[in-house]
Amino acid sequence: MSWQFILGLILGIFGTFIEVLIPLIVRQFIDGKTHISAHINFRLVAVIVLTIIFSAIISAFCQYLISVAGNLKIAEVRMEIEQKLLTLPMSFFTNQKSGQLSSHLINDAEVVQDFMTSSIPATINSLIAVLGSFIVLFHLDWQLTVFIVLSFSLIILIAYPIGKISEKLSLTTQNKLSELSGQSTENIYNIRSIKLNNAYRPVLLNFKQVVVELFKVSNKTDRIFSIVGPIQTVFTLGIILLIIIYGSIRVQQASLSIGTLVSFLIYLFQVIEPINMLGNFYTSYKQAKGATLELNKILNTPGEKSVYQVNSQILFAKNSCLTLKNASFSYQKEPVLQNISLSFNSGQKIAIVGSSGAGKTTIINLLTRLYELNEGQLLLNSVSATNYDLNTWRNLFAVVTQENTIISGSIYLNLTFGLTAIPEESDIWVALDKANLLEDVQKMPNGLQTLVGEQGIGLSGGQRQRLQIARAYLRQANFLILDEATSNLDPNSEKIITNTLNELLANHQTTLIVIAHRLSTIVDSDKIYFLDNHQITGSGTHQELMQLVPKYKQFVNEELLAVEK
Ligand SMILES: Nc1ncnc2c1ncn2[C@@H]1O[C@H](COP(=O)(O)OP(=O)(O)OP(=O)(O)O)[C@@H](O)[C@H]1O
Repeated sequence: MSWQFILGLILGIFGTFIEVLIPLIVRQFIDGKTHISAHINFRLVAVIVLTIIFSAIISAFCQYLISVAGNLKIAEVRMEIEQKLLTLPMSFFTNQKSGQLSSHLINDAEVVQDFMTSSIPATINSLIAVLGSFIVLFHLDWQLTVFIVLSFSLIILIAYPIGKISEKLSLTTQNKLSELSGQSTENIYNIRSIKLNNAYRPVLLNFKQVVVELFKVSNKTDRIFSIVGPIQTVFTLGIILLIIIYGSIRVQQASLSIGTLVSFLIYLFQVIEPINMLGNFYTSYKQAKGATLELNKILNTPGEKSVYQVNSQILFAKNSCLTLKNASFSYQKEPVLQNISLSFNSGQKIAIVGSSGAGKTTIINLLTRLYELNEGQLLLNSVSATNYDLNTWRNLFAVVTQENTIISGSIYLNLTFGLTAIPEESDIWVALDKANLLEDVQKMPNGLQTLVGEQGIGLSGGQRQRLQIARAYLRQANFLILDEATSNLDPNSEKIITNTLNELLANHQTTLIVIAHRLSTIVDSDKIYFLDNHQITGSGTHQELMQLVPKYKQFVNEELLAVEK
């Protein structure tokens, strides 16, 4: 609990205490005038007015402080969710739409914010006001007070079922909202494909379906709340009428003074709003609970297993060896890799080949610990990878994938993405040169600060690949992984990048792990692993495999050479 919340609460109690005093002063004003003198007591009027102003100022401060506390809390919650999202395992994201996730982050959190900054402070203040008022009322006339308490308890009869319905509706609303946001994000992301495939109509129809569902849920919610409001008002007015009748009878019987009846009615008007607030709290609570169900699911999903034993330093020697030993893995039920063993010695170029869907990228996912092995071991110099924390482990690798990993922002931002030590500008230009991107960037209007658009939309396919290669070069990692990373390159760029990679290998700076569908890219590898039917069915140089593994020979002739042609 923050200091703003505690101070707000104290001020709230104090303000309510003053508010509770007002009807008592009014009572003294009326009864005093009736019995003692016919003159208006202006001093008492001044006290009443000042007390009202003072209590309003305190209530404003209290409201502000509690809202600040709520805002702080919600900022914390938003950070907590984002942090959680970024550390969730890759498997979590397979079945999620990014837009849906961000909708939960924004819309669900907004419901919580509303609950914390409006419902909770209002309820606390209401509780204090109602309790304080009833203590005084009880002191003034206990029979009338018991009558009021019993009447208002009936509000629970309305609040309980409404709360239950609200929880369900709120959950549905948030889910529909996230679906809408998911579809909208996906449509923007796929705009090029939608246009090229003329898929405008079916995409719009899908979107309309969710819009209509959301419209129906919103209407249902509004229908319920538009009925509840008037019922509450009629109910409250009925109670006030009964109290006035009962009070008037008591005044006629001289068992109640007019001043006491007036102060009773003032108290009543003062507590009607808070009592309704207390009734609504249950509804708001249920709403917030429904809205945050998905958010809680995210927060309760276990994050990546970061570390088993703290060992944050990896001492990487020149003759290091990265090994996958008897490894098996499946994303779902179907096995993708079965009992495979591979080793990657430093300073070597090692290729992984196999037909499409054979599991080559999956091996990269396992080496970089994006996914954990189902069986077997991942070792660096015979020490299990799980002995190192994830950040340290992933710093071993620079990966250029077949996917587009360009982020919106400048060329500079893309090149330094994730680097802890910001490189010298001269190093950045060297990296661009090594990736054959130097001239392209020099020609750009703002050089390194040129904005590339979302996913590098302002760059050509080859430029995007070269930018990713330059980024990987700057990381100076021990393992450089190129997963179909040169497929979009023109022969000149490929030649320059091949020279760069050979330089790195000659200096023993880097181990190169290559996945490619072009024979020329892998033919000079120190070792090639041939992946077939979930297993490694051959390993060695290209010549060795051509002689010893007939299926590899067939694969080279039918697939690799075909791509080359
Ligand atoms: N995130 C995932 N969830 C479920 N299944 C997956 C996932 N990623 C890949 N797969 C499946 O795992 C198998 C191996 O995929 P992988 O991407 O490793 O193949 P690949 O050899 O790299 O193929 P390509 O040469 O076409 O890139 C495929 O059958 C694929 O459908």
